[in-house]
Amino acid sequence: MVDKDKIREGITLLLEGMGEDPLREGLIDTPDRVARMYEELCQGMEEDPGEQLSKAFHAENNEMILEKDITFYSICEHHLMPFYGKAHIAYIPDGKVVGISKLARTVEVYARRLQIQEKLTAEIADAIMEYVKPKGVMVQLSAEHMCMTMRGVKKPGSQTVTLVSRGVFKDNKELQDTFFHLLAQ
Ligand SMILES: Nc1nc2c(ncn2[C@@H]2O[C@H](COP(=O)(O)OP(=O)(O)OP(=O)(O)O)[C@@H](O)[C@H]2O)c(=O)[nH]1
Ligand SMILES: [Zn+2]
Repeated sequence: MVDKDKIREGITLLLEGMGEDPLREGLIDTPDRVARMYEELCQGMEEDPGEQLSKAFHAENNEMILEKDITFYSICEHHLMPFYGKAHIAYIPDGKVVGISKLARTVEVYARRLQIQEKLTAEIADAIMEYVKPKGVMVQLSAEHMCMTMRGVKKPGSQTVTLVSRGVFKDNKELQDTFFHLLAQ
């Protein structure tokens, strides 16, 4: 649970640390705005992926399903700067499927908190395995990290790509190739 009072205090200190006057007109409401912002950006911590993903329904079709180009925004836990990009999720059902929006909702649950990209990728895949129980799942994330573009090494346009495969995807090159082929279309 986000403690907005603590965030407000922290942001006031941060502004002072930056040599600013937190009481000047433009900044007077900033601690409160930032507290509300972090509450929104960390909303995923309050949410249960099982609530979304347990609404699975029976399906005869056990072929691969791919939901691609799911835009996400997350916050890097090292610098508290955004990283954002696209998530692509494929799974092979085992008698049941979920509404396609639930895949994007699962991305939101795990992106809306302090993260690193590798953990975000694995958490999405593991939640789908746990709640939908498909034969396999594959998740790829491509993202730009503002801590690498706006500061530090300053490499705008660089993309970090992470990939997690579970179940039948794990050691089946043909299935993995189908995933990459569909992504390229
Ligand atoms: N593996 C991984 N690293 C990340 C992610 N987001 C940020 N980082 C990296 O976290 C590292 C933190 O490195 P530190 O040396 O502790 O911090 P720093 O001195 O600010 O590092 P620089 O960014 O190189 O200036 C940096 O290399 C970041 O690029 C992520 O999602 N996954
Ligand atoms: Zn970072």
